Amino acid sequence: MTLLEIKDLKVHYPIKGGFFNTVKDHVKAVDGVSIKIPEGTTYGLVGESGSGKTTTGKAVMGLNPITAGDILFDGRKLNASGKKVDVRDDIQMIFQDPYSSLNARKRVFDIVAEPIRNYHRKPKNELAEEVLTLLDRVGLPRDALYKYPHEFSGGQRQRIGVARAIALNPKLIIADEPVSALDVSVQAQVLNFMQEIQKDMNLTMMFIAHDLGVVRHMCQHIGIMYQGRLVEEGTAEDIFSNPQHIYTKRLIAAIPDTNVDKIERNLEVRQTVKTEYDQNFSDSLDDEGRAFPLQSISETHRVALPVKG
Ligand SMILES: Nc1ncnc2c1ncn2[C@@H]1O[C@H](COP(=O)(O)OP(=O)(O)OP(=O)(O)O)[C@@H](O)[C@H]1O
Repeated sequence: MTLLEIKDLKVHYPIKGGFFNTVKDHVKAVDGVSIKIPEGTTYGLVGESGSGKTTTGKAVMGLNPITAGDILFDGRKLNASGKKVDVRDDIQMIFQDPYSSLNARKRVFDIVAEPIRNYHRKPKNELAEEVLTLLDRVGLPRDALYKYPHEFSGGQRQRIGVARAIALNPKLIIADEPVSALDVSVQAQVLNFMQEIQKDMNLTMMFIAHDLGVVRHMCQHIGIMYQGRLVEEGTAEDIFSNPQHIYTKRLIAAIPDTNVDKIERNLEVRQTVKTEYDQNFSDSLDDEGRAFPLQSISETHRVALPVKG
């Protein structure tokens, strides 16, 4: 069953200017993206900085205005006009930066208990028990309860963020680059425990990343975003063993060597793709060596494989 369906989503931001501050143009942050995420699976949304991943995630959370398209959660339209569908406890977000996303002046107990307090009245001892269970679940010691965020490492802080996100037993989690601010050495640990939690709680997850290597083992399906569009989509296996789009090949070629062990079974494919990319396309990088021009992506390269399962 599909839990989240995004249909032809467009989020365009007006660019204003001139003496009268009139709308001159639009940034097409997301421009016609359609995604289906089956219940209990993880979908990796991957692309370089500015490709529209966060805007897509925020649109699902209701944090961004939508220009066009629909978002359906469990068959219910979230952006319907009139009576709002209340899914605040069903959809939660985990943010990129565990240093700034937690309130530095609050103790872990209050940070994790906050969403529960907002929804349910509970005696303090019951609440403390619930928070302790959550800390246990994310692998934090009991004495974390009365400490402040600065007393934890980056990986531990991200665990606090996850405890807070799962406090209300959500169905869907939008994880926006949850490990990219962490040391490579702790990235794998955090990814592993997030995967365990996803399986234990049968969570549905949209996992946003710029590094394809990071999502390799997390996700059943992967969508590749480039300049506001989904340029390729498929199972994780398809994407790694038979990438179709030149931009997907570029992302595979760009996987940092430190993350290569995560795709060990595809080392050979990666090497072939990397060589092919270096020989044929690396010249098309722009002056900053960042992105190749969109016109170099021919329509014939663009594939949108249907999501299986
Ligand atoms: N509030 C806004 N107003 C105007 N433009 C915006 C706004 N938010 C995002 N954008 C633009 O939309 C585009 C997509 O941004 P978005 O943050 O979704 O990309 P991203 O793929 O998540 O990048 P990153 O990995 O750096 O977070 C970018 O060009 C960005 O500058």
